[in-house]
Amino acid sequence: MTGQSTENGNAETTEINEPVGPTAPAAPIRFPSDAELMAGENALAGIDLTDDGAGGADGEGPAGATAAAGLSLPVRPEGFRAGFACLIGRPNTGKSTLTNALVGTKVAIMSDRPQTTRHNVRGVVHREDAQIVLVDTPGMHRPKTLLGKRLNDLVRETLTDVDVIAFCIPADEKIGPGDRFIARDIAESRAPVVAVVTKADTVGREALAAQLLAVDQLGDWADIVPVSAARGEQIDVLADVLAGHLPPSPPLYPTGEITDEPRDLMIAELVREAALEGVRDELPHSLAVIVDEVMDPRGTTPGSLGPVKGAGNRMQVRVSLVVERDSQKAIVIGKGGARLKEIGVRARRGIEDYLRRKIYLDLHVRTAKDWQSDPKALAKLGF
Ligand SMILES: Nc1nc2c(ncn2[C@@H]2O[C@H](COP(=O)(O)OP(=O)(O)OP(=O)(O)O)[C@@H](O)[C@H]2O)c(=O)[nH]1
Repeated sequence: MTGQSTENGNAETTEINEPVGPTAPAAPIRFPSDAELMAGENALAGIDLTDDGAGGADGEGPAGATAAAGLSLPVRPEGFRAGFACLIGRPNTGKSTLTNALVGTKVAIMSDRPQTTRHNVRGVVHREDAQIVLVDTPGMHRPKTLLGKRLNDLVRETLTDVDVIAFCIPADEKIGPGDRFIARDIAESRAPVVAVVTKADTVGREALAAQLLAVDQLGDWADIVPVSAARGEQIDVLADVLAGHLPPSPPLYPTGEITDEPRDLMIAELVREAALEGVRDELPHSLAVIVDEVMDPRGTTPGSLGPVKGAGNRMQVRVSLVVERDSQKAIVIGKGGARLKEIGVRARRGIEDYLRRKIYLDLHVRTAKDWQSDPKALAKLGF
């Protein structure tokens, strides 16, 4: 059974004693060449910090060879690099948006609320010289519930297994205890860490320069890269830098593969995104989505409840929305079922786009009290 959930409570962290002392030599800050800079009002342009050239940090240039397209696992072109990169950072720091910008398609749920990414969502960045397998993680934070703790464990597990870590810190927020908590944690990791100053479009040049310096003081980074995923600025530079930290390796994924996230997780994310639309304040983080069944009438599904009358040849998708309280159930369902209907329409559109075929979507709302702190309920939901 597939399930997902969110962290309860907000992202506020209790004050943690640090701080990190002044660090050794500044990490190279990666800026685009003049040609790459976008015209017009660009916060990234014109900052007086010089670049030593975009590209791999270890001095080995890209081979310029082309990954053999069309083969299931292409042969390794000369100088090719491939490996795993993990985006980490406080909630709401732009990790999902950046993943999508790097991969070039929507793979992770986006939200203006913290804590919406609960799974390691992978996207594969295909380049001529490298293949970067991106692992997007849940926001790291001080755990308040059992779920929070398990999410952190998940992040740590991920960190032991990647080739490079991209630590996301937004340009428009002062570095706080949450960032320091993560900085300290990742200092122990084997992998090189690239500090990424996200949302660079939200501040002016001076503020961006100040943030870059503050980030530099925060830890020992292999590189520092300011980006704006919203405007698509510096995304290639970041991909260059990340690729430079990957080991020489043949491609790990067939060319063209965008995400290997299981289909059901993606369906659950789309339903969840639709369910939160417009009621994020009332339903903050107590909503879990479980895909109970996906049935293709053209094939046979063992244990299936059977085809739904009138669904025709459409794929049948049964999903449960699980909330903690009856009052939340009422919010999800709405007057006379109006909201649930809206959720269904929105979610169905998203799922049909994703599956590229018509579906029949069946949504159920149930209450499971305090599931976020109940180990049995969590296990049922897939945590
Ligand atoms: N202006 C601007 N906004 C951005 C940028 N990147 C992300 N955002 C916004 O910041 C908010 C959070 O972005 P997400 O990508 O969901 O952040 P996240 O770190 O994945 O969040 P969690 O899933 O909660 O960990 C959203 O409202 C985005 O639209 C950017 O480059 N510029």
